[in-house]
Amino acid sequence: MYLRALRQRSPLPGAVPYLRSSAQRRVVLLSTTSKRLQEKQDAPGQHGQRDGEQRQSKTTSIRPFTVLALFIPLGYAVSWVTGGRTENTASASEDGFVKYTLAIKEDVSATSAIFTLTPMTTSSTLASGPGLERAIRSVQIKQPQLQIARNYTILPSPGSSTEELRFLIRRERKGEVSGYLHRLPLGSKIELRGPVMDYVWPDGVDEVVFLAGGTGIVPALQVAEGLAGQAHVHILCANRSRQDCAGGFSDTPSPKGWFSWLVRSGDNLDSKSETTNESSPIVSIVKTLKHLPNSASTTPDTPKLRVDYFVDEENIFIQPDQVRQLLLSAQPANAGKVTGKRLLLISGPEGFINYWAGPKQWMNGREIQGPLGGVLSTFSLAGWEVVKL
Ligand SMILES: Cc1cc2nc3c(=O)[nH]c(=O)nc-3n(C[C@H](O)[C@H](O)[C@H](O)COP(=O)(O)OP(=O)(O)OC[C@H]3O[C@@H](n4cnc5c(N)ncnc54)[C@H](O)[C@@H]3O)c2cc1C
Repeated sequence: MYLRALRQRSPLPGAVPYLRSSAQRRVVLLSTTSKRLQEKQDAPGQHGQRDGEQRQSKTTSIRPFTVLALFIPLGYAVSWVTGGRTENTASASEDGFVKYTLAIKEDVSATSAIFTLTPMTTSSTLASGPGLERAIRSVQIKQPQLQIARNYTILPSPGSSTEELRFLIRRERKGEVSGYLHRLPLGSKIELRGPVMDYVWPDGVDEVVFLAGGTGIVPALQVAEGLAGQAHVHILCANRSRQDCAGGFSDTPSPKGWFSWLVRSGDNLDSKSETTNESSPIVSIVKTLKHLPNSASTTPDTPKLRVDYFVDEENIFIQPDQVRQLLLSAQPANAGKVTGKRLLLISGPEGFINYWAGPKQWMNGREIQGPLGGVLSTFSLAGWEVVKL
């Protein structure tokens, strides 16, 4: 019965979808094949041979290699103007990539950093657009040498300039785009296009439980910002290292039971941590979101943001029983009255999503939710709409 509740992510038509699997990587290739061939031709040691052939071609008939040498760059150019751009022509901006400058890079941990990008011209900003305030949104960032692009979710920046864009980017081992971005010096030009609406939440949401793994915290923060003061949002935030969530203390008191030793809770320590400068940038955003004017009221009924932190390297993992209790505890509060919608959102690495909700699937070249699997399929989820992001 919950399968019906699973919604497909609905990016704007023409948007390039997920990139986490190799199939997905193929989908977002922007003329990569021709570009790679071009690079191969330009590789050291091959110039002499090519030059020789080019010289020879002037005096003899055109040889197949020469035809390739001429047509590959041409094919690349045509593909870039047509194929690469048409992939995304239906997006809100419809103007391809926009140039930004890497203004600030702030390390969060050994493998991830927050990139702050400012538009190179004030007329070209991707930060706003119709309907975006109710959507989880990302942009595509280009790796210009390989002509490929990857999606990165826009990090909320409550209170700061709307023209700059911030991203939490994890450097993947041998990752083509994330590695490229992490190597860029400050002041570099970065090309973006979008934004893409990865998920539009429905009207009338009053309860959200968000299971976030790694950079999956970013869409969770977008939801928390978008629903501030309107819905109770509870984020369970799984991190690889303590650095990722330094200064963050869980809002939920330590559970009593056999697994309580696994879960560290700060109880009321959050206020203490606010007085220190040791918070990771992500934790700082959480604190800012908790104190937004429309959610800072102290009345018990005011929808609140609650966040619990978990750290892999300390063997502190989100426990299925915790999630079960959380979902159950939301029910009595709503019993006997007309309730709004309740969302259970899962975002993070493929393995994280698979563990909690089962894999997403591909159908007709599009990524769809697929059946609910994983741990959540063993729960009673009546009234909860489950979305794999
Ligand atoms: C909607 C959306 C939002 C996203 N938001 C963010 C975000 O905010 N922050 C963030 O950091 N990421 C985000 N991602 C993920 C991001 O788009 C990239 O997928 C990620 O950065 C890796 O890209 P890459 O080019 O660096 O790595 P890739 O080159 O794609 O490689 C990824 C990993 O796979 C391995 N790999 C590569 N090719 C193969 C192969 N053929 N077989 C097996 N393994 C292989 C690599 O060694 C590497 O470890 C988002 C993805 C989506 C779809």
